[in-house]
Amino acid sequence: MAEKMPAIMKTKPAYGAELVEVDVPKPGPGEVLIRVLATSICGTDLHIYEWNEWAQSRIKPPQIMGHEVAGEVVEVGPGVEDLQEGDYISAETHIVCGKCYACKHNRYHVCQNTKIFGVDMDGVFATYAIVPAQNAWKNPKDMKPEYAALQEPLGNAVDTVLAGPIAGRSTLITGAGPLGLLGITVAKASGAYPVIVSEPSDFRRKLAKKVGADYVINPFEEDPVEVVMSITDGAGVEVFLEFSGAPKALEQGLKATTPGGRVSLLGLFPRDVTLDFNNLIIFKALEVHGITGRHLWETWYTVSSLIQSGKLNLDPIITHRYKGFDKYEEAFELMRAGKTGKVVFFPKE
Ligand SMILES: NC(=O)C1=CN([C@@H]2O[C@H](COP(=O)(O)OP(=O)(O)OC[C@H]3O[C@@H](n4cnc5c(N)ncnc54)[C@H](O)[C@@H]3O)[C@@H](O)[C@H]2O)C=CC1
Ligand SMILES: CC(=O)[C@H](N)C(=O)O
Ligand SMILES: [Zn+2]
Ligand SMILES: [Zn+2]
Repeated sequence: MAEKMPAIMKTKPAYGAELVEVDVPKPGPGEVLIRVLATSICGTDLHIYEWNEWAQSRIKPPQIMGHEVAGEVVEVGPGVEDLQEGDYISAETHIVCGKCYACKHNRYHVCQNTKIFGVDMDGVFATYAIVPAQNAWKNPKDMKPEYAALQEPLGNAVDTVLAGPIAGRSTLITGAGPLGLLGITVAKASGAYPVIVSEPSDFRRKLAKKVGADYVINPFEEDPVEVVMSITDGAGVEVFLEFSGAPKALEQGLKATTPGGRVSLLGLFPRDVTLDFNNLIIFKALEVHGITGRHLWETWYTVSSLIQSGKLNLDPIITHRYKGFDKYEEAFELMRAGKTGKVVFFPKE
């Protein structure tokens, strides 16, 4: 095995990142070293790249970026019993404490001491990466590495879409970024109909259609509430899934949801949001869910089975595939410009 490897590293507290050569790490107790087969860019990586306020408050450079991954175990650290060389794994990116009040109630997805790879420690945008054994998820050998790497964000989408009944339900999805696109395919695979998507970007509306959306709306040109009402004969949608983080989309989605309907919110808003709670939520008796991370490990079972069912339409969502990390700047800039779905790197030896 090589002693040095390329890695996309946040080297400085400033915009961007650098492609550097670093030592291949050694797995410590309870850890494994993986050879990275595929790794994809998350919106959080973009925030770290851009060095926004959140990143400035949380990230401590120098640090290898990235957290969505599939890889093969090449070395096992002391005390690891359940994994061996050759295992094909993905990784839950939330390292939970197992000891806090939430963990003791099996609510690991809201562990109050969560640490995240590529955020609070070195990540996976490299040829090799360390994964804590407790975070490893074994994949079936025949799962494509790019699909295996997507399981982490798919888990966010699955928890959003499947937070309540979906089969046969009219559904509005706001935001067709990478996560919204994953949400569309999960909703379609789960029998939602019609799936109506509101997204201002032409490129992403086209992708939404390719992935399976039944109707697409440009919210900057037409009123999504009026369009939803006309599609649903004035009833509004049963299910509203918010994937944009846009305050306006939240308000429109709540207006377009039928009284007694279900609302699941994944998008993160850039600021406090002001809403008419009385008329938009309380008097409509809406069921509202906040969604974060993935349920451990129930969500991973669901995601893995959905991929294996062959019912997810993931290929149109993976718009950019790069061999190696050389073109990482192009990848990040395209993603920043909203000209991508999911971007996947396949590291070279
Ligand atoms: N709760 C959680 O655990 C997690 C939340 N997130 C959040 O989920 C959201 C989606 O993630 P990505 O797809 O990566 O983000 P993204 O920023 O690529 O996608 C958001 C999409 O919303 C669209 N949009 C903007 N204004 C809109 C409007 N008024 N109506 C409808 N669509 C609108 C944008 O054009 C864009 O395509 C982000 O807010 C992200 O921070 C991401 C990961 C985990
Ligand atoms: C922080 C992240 O980006 C991560 N995908 C998550 O699910 O929390
Ligand atoms: Zn992420
Ligand atoms: Zn905990």
